[in-house]
Formats: sequence, C-alpha cells, structure tokens
Amino acid sequence: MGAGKSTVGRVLAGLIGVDFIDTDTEIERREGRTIPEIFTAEGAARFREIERDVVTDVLATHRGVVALGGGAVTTPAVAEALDGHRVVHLRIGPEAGFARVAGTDRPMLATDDPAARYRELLAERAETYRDVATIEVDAGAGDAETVADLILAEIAQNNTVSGDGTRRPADSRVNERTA
Ligand SMILES: Nc1ncnc2c1ncn2[C@@H]1O[C@H](COP(=O)(O)OP(=O)(O)OP(=O)(O)O)[C@@H](O)[C@H]1O
Ligand SMILES: O=C(O)C1=C[C@@H](O)[C@@H](O)[C@H](O)C1
Ligand SMILES: [Mg+2]
Repeated sequence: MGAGKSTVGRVLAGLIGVDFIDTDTEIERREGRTIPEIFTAEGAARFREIERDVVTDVLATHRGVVALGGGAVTTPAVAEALDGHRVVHLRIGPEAGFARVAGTDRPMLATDDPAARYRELLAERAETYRDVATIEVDAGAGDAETVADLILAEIAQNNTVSGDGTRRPADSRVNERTA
C-alpha cells in the first residue's frame, strides 16, 4: 500500500506507449461505488472476491500495464493468474510506505493504530510479494519517473531466469532467483 503501483504504473505505461489500467479504479467503475463503500457494505472477504474477478478479467484481456491493489496477490487465484506476465514488486519499508498513505481512506488501515497495522500487513505479505515478482525495484529510489526508469532498465536487462521476463510457475520467481 502506497508503494506507488498506481502512480508509477501510469508513468511506466506512458513511457512504453501502452494502455494503463488500475484494478482498484476498475473495481470502483464496475461496482459503481468506492472501495471503502464496498468494504463497509460487504466486508473484506466479498471485496477480495470482487477483486479476484476484476483482476483475472483484466489480466486476461488487457495489453499494457496493470496496477493491482495492495492485497490482490494474497488471493491465490490472482497470484496464479500472474503466471506468464512480467510482475514488478515495488519494494518499500513500513515507515516510508505508511508515510505515503497516512490520512487517506484505506479500509485495511481503519484501526486504532494504522501505522502498526500497515507494518503487520507488510510483514504478512512480504513473502507473497517476492514470490509473485519477476522484477523488484526500490520504490523509494526517487520520484515516480525515476522508479519507472528503474523498471525499464530491469526489463532491458531481461533480468530474469525465464528469458523473456515473464513469470513462469516455478522458475522465475524473485525468491528462487535470490535464494
Ligand atoms: N516514487 C514516489 N516518490 C514519492 N511519492 C510517491 C512515489 N510514488 C507514489 N508516490 C505517492 O505516494 C502516494 C501513494 O501512491 P499510490 O497511490 O500510487 O500507491 P499504491 O501502491 O497504488 O497504493 P494502493 O496499494 O493503496 O493502491 C501518492 O500520494 C503518490 O503520489
Ligand atoms: O492493501 C490492501 O489490502 C488494499 C489496497 C488498496 O489498493 C485497495 O485494493 C484496498 O484498499 C485494499
Ligand atoms: Mg493503487
């Protein structure tokens, strides 16, 4: 959350000259209500089902850059749907990440201590983020343009085991490359 998926994703798509879709925005468009409204009315589990359906549809049909929501890859069907795609993990620490979202309406942080909740979520999700990624960049390396340039550099180096930079079920995960 706050790593810059939406912001950097849009910049990256512009640099490459392809379309951009943010799945959080797409969920809100299809549902005709905001994500906080969905959480309030339906709960987190139903939100994840809606998110799963939107993300798998977008991944199957969209050619370009897709920004996922921060918790999307915790749904196994979403992680599986990333097979065959180039997947970028924007790596950020808990303090820097929380500083970017503090004061915004992120339902997953709606607790008495949102900074602690952010830290917990990041710790819970860190392995999954690394597991699905084929590329990792430092999301705090500079402004969104700088981070997008880092991603392009990684793509240019074709810095994955699989050869074409896309994710394969078992051979190109960041965890396995760096283990
Ligand atoms: N490289 C960057 N440097 C400084 N600020 C940034 C950078 N990237 C994004 N931001 C800012 O951080 C905030 C969060 O960014 P953004 O909404 O893109 O994150 P996100 O990863 O899409 O979050 P979420 O998981 O909630 O969808 C925004 O205010 C954005 O302008
Ligand atoms: O980290 C999360 O679980 C979330 C992040 C946002 O992108 C939204 O998808 C939603 O607020 C949930
Ligand atoms: Mg976003």
